[in-house]
Amino acid sequence: MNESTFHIHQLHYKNILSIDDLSIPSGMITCIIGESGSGKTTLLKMLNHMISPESGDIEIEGRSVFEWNPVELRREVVMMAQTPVMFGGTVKDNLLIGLRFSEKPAVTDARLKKVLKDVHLDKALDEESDALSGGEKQRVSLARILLLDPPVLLLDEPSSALDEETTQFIMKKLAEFVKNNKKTLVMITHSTAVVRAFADHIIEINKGQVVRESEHIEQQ
Ligand SMILES: Nc1ncnc2c1ncn2[C@@H]1O[C@H](COP(=O)(O)OP(=O)(O)OP(=O)(O)O)[C@@H](O)[C@H]1O
Repeated sequence: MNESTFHIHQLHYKNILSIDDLSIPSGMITCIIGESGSGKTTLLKMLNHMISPESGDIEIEGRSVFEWNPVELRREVVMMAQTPVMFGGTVKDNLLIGLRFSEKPAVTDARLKKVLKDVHLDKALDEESDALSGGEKQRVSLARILLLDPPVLLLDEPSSALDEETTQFIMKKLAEFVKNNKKTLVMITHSTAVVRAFADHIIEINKGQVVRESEHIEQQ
């Protein structure tokens, strides 16, 4: 197996999560699965220190989560929440705002159009974002993260509002992006089809504990 981006040791958080030892590999897609309320989102939020462990530690690229500068960490590890965050204004405004917060240079309209294609969103850059559907907002959020181009992406149910065909299209693009650029992608999903087709590594959580960890499901 590849080296790990995350190492979790003796992690405990309220009565929500309790994980003795868990590694998340670099340069591939890890899917976190498990029943609703099992602690998946809480775990994801811990991976970029939006929530702090009560005890135990998470090493991120070999350094304790407590040692990372928060701004530096959020540039390295970017999370997309379950509910898309929109800022008003146009689609273009919403795409560029992430780059502005991260102090990265703005990009050309051609680049923005390309990223909209990658997330299968056929909308003009000057379209008002308020008028977008839930699934379209989800894709704008994803495109915003792709533009940031972070080494590690955490996606909380990125395809929950998308139909099967759109999900497959976007997942293929994401998988290419991960493989071609050696990114680490950790995503929560309830879609068995996504896990079967795209997971390199699977972590199943139940009642706050890791109950199964495996390589790609078809290799079992
Ligand atoms: N800040 C918090 N304080 C107390 N309890 C919380 C907090 N955040 C989440 N919980 C509880 O912890 C449990 C796990 O929540 P979490 O959102 O991590 O589950 P999940 O597996 O992501 O669920 P879903 O698949 O429905 O999104 C739930 O019972 C939830 O109500």
